[in-house]
Amino acid sequence: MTAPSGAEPAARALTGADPAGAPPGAEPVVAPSGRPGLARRLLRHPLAVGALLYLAAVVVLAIFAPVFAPYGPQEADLTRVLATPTADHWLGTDSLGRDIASRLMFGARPALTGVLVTVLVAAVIAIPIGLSAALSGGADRIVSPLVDLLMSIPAIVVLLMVLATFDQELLAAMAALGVLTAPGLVRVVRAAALTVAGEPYVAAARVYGFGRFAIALRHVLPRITGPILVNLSLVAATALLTETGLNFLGLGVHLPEASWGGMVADASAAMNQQNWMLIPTGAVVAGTVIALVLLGDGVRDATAEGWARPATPARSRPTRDAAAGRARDRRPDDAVPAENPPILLRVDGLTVTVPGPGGRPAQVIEDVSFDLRAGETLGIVGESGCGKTMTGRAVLGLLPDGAHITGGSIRIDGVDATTMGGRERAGLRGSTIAFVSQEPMAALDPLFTVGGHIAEAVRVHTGAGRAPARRRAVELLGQVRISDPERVAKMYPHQLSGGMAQRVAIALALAGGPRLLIADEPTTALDVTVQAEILRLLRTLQRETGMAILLISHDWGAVGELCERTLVMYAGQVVESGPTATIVAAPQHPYSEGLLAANPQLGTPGMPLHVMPGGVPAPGEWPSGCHFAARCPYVTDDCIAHPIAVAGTDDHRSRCLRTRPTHMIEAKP
Ligand SMILES: Nc1ncnc2c1ncn2[C@@H]1O[C@H](COP(=O)(O)OP(=O)(O)OP(=O)(O)O)[C@@H](O)[C@H]1O
Repeated sequence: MTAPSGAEPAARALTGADPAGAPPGAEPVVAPSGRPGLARRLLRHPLAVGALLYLAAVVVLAIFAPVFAPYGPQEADLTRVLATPTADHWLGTDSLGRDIASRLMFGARPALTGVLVTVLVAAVIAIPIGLSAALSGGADRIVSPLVDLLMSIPAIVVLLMVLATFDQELLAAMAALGVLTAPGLVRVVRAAALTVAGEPYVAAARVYGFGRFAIALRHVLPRITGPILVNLSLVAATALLTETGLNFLGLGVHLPEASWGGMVADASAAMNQQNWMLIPTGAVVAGTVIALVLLGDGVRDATAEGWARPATPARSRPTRDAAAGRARDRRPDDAVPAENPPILLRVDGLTVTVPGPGGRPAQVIEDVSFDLRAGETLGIVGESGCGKTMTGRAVLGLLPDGAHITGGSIRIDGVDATTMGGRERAGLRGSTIAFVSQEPMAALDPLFTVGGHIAEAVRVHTGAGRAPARRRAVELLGQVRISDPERVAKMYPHQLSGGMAQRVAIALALAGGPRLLIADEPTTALDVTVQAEILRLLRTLQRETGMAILLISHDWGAVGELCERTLVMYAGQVVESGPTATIVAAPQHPYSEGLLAANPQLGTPGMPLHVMPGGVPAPGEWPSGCHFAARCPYVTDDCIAHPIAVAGTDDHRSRCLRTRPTHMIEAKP
């Protein structure tokens, strides 16, 4: 493709700020600040520490009861019944003269075992089911009504039936209690996971090609451990009270074995003769319940502190003056693919529909067609709401909920991706097609170090072991020109600057060795100098790896910097396509003309910029003729009478009657 004379200077006027041919700048590294572990964070919560010490003491005394207890649990001394504390019996004796302290130690065993069984059963059932319900609409449709149904079952009736069936086997009852408390926990897990599943980094993990299981396990579960632990602590407290209650009723632990509930029952029976015995037995039960709840609260707070994202420093936004001051040369060999490389992506007549106002379907992109050859760079420009992102998401196979492809095809390596199953489509993400968004920081999981994040992606896509994946992660950080990649690999996302985060996101995108990178406004959130660096990096990577790039942008400067060819989109349609330099120098469509005239980088200093009147019509409100007619300075009756088809040469086409002698609709390519 040869641009007409004058096109190159025009394209150059749009491009970046840095000295010609300057090597890609390595991103400076800031000192990593360590993140204290959960144990250290927990130490900052004195109540939780106290609760932990108390529970640890109860567990140790229960396990080593035969060692620590001064008497056997059934060792009776009828000469010293209902005694108050003495040097021999620190907590006194019961109605058979048995040592209360010793029996409390032995009684802790069935209590703690019962609690453990209930908590384990509840967790094993509820966590996977709650996660599945949150991450899969299909599972949710089954799980939610089932949970409502199970929660209405009266627990005590079931427990009595279990005890009757299993010969008063306490552990069977405690396991049944776990099953009965699981639905409540499922609700908690589902609600917490739904919140996290909406986080950008979870959506990004899908883009990078992670499976549902990996996302649930690595990205969602760690973020919801707080609410899960709090609820498990409540389940444990309920289990302890239930176990005590059953033993109080004489169900469960067989007499004369020691149980906390049985001891409270003894104390109640002897209350008229001596009421001391209620104090140690009641205090142990109450203390353990309170400790469980306090520990749960402390762990939740410590976990939340662990993933709280510190405020990131505000970044300066690009200014018109700074953008206008940019000038750099584009080397002739940049981004030029080999002669006629194969077509990697062919989008043909793509139409996407969403539910519009009143539930009526509304098209958000219509009849979008373009080819992208291996190693080629293609830009999509247009105002906000023109359908650029929707086009990129359709190619990725990640349309938002409710949006559907209702026409056309997306051929990747000749295979129509619109007919692929979900799993096959997901297999393309990260390995064949990768994605970089405008919010790299939001796309990085705050719980993972940079190196851990990239290594995980390498493992998913290559099956490499931990150590080679880690080495490859460091290599990738070097490839995106981060100086001291070893050190950056150990940093957390919140420690990165905006430019570094975008480099990390690009390294993550490269982990699966993609052949197509979709970059959606990759420089929008960065300041001007960093924008230029990132664009230069993308250009360098494109040259080094030979991958194709689809750059979605509202910025002609970015497109001029990176893309050989450009699609101009307006109100869901491609209105012009051709070599970037040609479009910039001689736009065929009035929308491209207006968009370029409104570009600050092409303005004349001191002269007001051109402003296009009106705005982009919303989906569902597109006119039947030219979508741009209402804003077009050249509109004629013919423009609004008929849909306008794309026409032009193989190289340069537009959707405008002015570019051809008649309004006859010409065939699409
Ligand atoms: N989930 C959705 N449901 C319904 N309509 C949507 C949804 N997402 C986007 N749209 C609509 O689709 C149209 C195209 O949106 P899209 O995000 O592709 O535009 P864009 O050109 O990329 O704009 P921007 O630069 O602001 O991202 C817009 O009118 C938008 O309101």
